[in-house]
Amino acid sequence: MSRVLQMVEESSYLTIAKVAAITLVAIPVGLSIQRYFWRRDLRQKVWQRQTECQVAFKKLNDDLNSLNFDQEKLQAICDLPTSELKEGLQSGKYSALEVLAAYQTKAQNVTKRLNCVTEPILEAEADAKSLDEDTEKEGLLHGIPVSLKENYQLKGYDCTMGLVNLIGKLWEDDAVLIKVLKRQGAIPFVRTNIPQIMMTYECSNPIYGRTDNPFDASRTPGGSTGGEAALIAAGGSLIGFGSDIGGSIRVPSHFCGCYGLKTTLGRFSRKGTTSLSQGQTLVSGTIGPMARDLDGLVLATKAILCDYMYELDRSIPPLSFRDEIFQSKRPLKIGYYVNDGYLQSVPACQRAVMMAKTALEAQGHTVISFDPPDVPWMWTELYMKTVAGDGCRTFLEALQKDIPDDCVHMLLFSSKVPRWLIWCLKAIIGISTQDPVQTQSMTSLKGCRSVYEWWQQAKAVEAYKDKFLKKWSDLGLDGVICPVLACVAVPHGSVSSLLGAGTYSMLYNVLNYPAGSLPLTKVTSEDVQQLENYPDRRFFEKNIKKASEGSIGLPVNVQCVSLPFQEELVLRVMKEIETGLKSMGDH
Ligand SMILES: CCCCCCCC/C=C\CCCCCCCC(=O)NCC(=O)O
Repeated sequence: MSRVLQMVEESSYLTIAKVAAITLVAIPVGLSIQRYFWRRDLRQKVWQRQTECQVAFKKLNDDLNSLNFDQEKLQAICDLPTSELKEGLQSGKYSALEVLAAYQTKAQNVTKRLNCVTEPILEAEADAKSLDEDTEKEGLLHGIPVSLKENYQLKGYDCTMGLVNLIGKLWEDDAVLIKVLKRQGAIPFVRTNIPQIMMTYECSNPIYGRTDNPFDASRTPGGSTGGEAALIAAGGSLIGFGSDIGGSIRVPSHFCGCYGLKTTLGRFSRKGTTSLSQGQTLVSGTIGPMARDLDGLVLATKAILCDYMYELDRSIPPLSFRDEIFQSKRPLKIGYYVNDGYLQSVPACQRAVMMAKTALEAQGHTVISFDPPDVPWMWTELYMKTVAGDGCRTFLEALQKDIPDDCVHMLLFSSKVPRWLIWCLKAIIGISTQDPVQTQSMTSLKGCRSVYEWWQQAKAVEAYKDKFLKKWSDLGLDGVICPVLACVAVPHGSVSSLLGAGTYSMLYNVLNYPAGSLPLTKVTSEDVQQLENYPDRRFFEKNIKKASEGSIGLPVNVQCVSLPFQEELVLRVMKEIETGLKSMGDH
């Protein structure tokens, strides 16, 4: 009897063991199969999207061939500065259709080299034809083709922000800004590439791939409005639009040598632009124009600030473009700095600021030294902790069932590390990076833990704004000039090890000040030689120094800043610098 019982007991142990073993194998196998299928679905979605884009490009090409325009004339149109093209369109010297064909052809050629356009907007041809029938030609942008960052909602198109799951979610209406552009006679003609989730200075995603810098294909054009900057700088567009929550208009403009303007939150309507940060209202993303020349940047700003925008979005204060500020001859007092107290900018960026200073002085303005307060603290405790306020949950959720791009891997990893582990890692990493600010930024990625903490965060941001404004006002400043970033365009894949270089831009997102990015010079061999004296003790410094090797010939911009809602003053400072340089024979 006991033998029988023993056998039953043994067999039930065996059964349990078998079930346990099968479960242990089945669960991971099941999960792997599930994972295999959803990844296969995602890849299929990507493949379908890429095929659709190829078909659209092919259709565009066929349409262009059938129009049979003279190629030399088209190239000559693309070489015109904004003011001449505008005049030519207004006087009827050029038709909207031939200007469109010129830019469609050019953009197609540019994107073959740089992969900066995600897809053409095929409705553009009909828009151009109807503009050519219009005898009034009243719009400020009559017949000018404009390019749009992929996150601008356009009727019948999706905004993926590089997320495969958002492919095919088509918008039923245009963004307010697009409606205004069309009312002003502009023709949206291409959409441009972005980095996945738009939270880095790289420009790549698993749907549309990676965009290269027009000056050096081994480098990034910057992000997140990288496709725009590359296209404009390579001559494929005259005016475009981007968005900026940490430098995404100014940094790509600087990396590619074009013009950009981050506006004050509330100056342009953001209705109809897509972003994962919309629920985060402390350091808000804003939008703005980018252009090949300063006239284009001014024209685009004027065109948007019109009654029609205020009609479409009643939440925007009706503050039209104030020409009296832009054209004023009043002497200005401008502050400048080349070192923000965290990371010194590289010699080329310093030289550009000093060139701007000399140019302003030549124009009769006063330029004095200005030290922005507490920048390292502002970066980790205000900027990072706010933009990652929910502990990156929104970003992580969006990426969770998607294909993460290489450009988000580092941020993805850092934001997944639990808080307790960060404390341990901080000690180890702190020793190796020699930079407590950098290690603190990892904690900041954990965001705020409670509504109480979020309220404290809001208070801290307001207090910092007051402190900064007091310093500015005590000096009686009209504006500030400084680097856009601590370095120039960096190699692909290196951004996450250089993030601290972004404090120069991120500061003005925390403050919500309008800021322009003005191309001034190119890196010289002397600039590179002087890198010998650039510090290299800390992790970011080492990486900035390394990324700056071989940077001769890359563009260098200067950042021009003014107080909230003073976009006209920012543009005036940019104009004064350009005029000053021209008068000195330097531009
Ligand atoms: C992958 C999940 C982690 C996401 C981490 C989010 C928080 C990152 C904190 C700092 C990095 C900031 C880099 C800023 C780059 C410029 C972003 C920008 O201006 N985007 C424009 C826009 O969103 O419209």
